[in-house]
Amino acid sequence: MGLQGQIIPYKNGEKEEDDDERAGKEISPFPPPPLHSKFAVVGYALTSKKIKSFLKPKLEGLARNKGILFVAIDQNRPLSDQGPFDIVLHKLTGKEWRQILESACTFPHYEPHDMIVEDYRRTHPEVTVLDPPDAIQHLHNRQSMLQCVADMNLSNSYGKVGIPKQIVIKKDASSIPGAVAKAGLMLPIVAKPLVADGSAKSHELSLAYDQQSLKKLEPPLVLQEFVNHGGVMFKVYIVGETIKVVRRFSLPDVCKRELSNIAGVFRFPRVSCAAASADNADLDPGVAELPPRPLLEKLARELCRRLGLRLFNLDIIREHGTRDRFYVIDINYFPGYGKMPEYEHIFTDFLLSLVQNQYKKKST
Ligand SMILES: Nc1ncnc2c1ncn2[C@@H]1O[C@H](COP(=O)(O)OP(=O)(O)OP(=O)(O)O)[C@@H](O)[C@H]1O
Ligand SMILES: O=P(O)(O)O[C@H]1[C@H](O)[C@@H](O)[C@H](OP(=O)(O)O)[C@@H](OP(=O)(O)O)[C@H]1O
Ligand SMILES: [Mg+2]
Ligand SMILES: [Mg+2]
Repeated sequence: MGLQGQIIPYKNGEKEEDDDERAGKEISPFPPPPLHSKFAVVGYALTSKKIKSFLKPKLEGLARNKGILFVAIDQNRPLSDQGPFDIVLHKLTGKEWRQILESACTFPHYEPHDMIVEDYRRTHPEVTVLDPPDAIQHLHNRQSMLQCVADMNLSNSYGKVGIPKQIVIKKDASSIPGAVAKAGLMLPIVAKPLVADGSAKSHELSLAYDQQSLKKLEPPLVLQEFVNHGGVMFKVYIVGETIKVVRRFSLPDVCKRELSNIAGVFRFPRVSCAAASADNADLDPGVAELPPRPLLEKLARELCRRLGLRLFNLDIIREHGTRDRFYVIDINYFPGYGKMPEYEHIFTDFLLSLVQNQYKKKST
């Protein structure tokens, strides 16, 4: 996509044509970015699914009014020949990767996506790359993803945050019952594909009710103790220093009686991913109460630092029957921000703050 044809000069305070009234009226708390084109240019390499859910007209409209332009990165051309960008936003999944790999046969200078981005980071230190590929890679494995939370051992007067007891099974399904018994994992057990690369397969989870059925699972897997949490979970979205928490429906508790009566392995759908929020549902207050804000702030800040990421969300549950015992069960890079309340405002302010910081650095 040619950049020149896309640039519309920033009109200070003047209302742009917009499909959303609120976006049109938005006045940015930041001055227009003092850059080459008067626009902060954000290059993006995202899947078509992500473009649809994230880069909605309201976001683009609001961004334009704040002096931010989103430009698609052409994945078949060197990044250095494109832009110039102030920020690069990227997330590609297993599927898109495969497509690039297949088409790579016709491109002799093909390099994998994250090598290209890593190279670009080195040669263009003035550009903010959201986020570093190796830091993102850390979340592509469900074992390493939660290691930071375990290492943090967060416990204070607001509560205690840990991860469910879990083991990794790399191969040989017949070894699973023995491995589970040896590690002392209690049933039922959630089986999750070890790789979490955003592909549909990586979201195919199942719940195993008895020891023998564990042999039916297909490694490589992470096996995690199922923690009863009253059928409600919390998604904590992080955009730089801003955090937003939403309540979502989750899997119902499994009681002892059910456990002794049911055997087998059951696939379950992406229940917590549904856009329907549990915010207005009539729920037991002890289950529905959001985790304490100071606890989440500490957790999010520390995770940003340890993971080296600025764009992610985490799924956290409260052990049913407790007030302050929490478990992080999942962390996702560049999640479905389209479902986060006010994401357009939060995201555009975040991008502007990055550009302002770059500008300050350059002028000192
Ligand atoms: N250890 C656990 N104990 C209880 N429930 C769990 C546990 N792990 C997962 N779940 C339930 O299964 C759902 C899916 O698990 P998880 O979030 O790990 O999968 P995912 O495919 O990575 O999801 P996402 O769409 O958020 O990326 C959770 O939202 C929660 O409802
Ligand atoms: O925002 P939450 O409810 O957590 O759900 C997200 C998943 O966690 C992400 O993994 C999805 O993104 P990918 O399909 O790019 O992995 C993401 O896809 P989306 O951005 O197309 O909505 C969401 O499904
Ligand atoms: Mg999840
Ligand atoms: Mg996930």
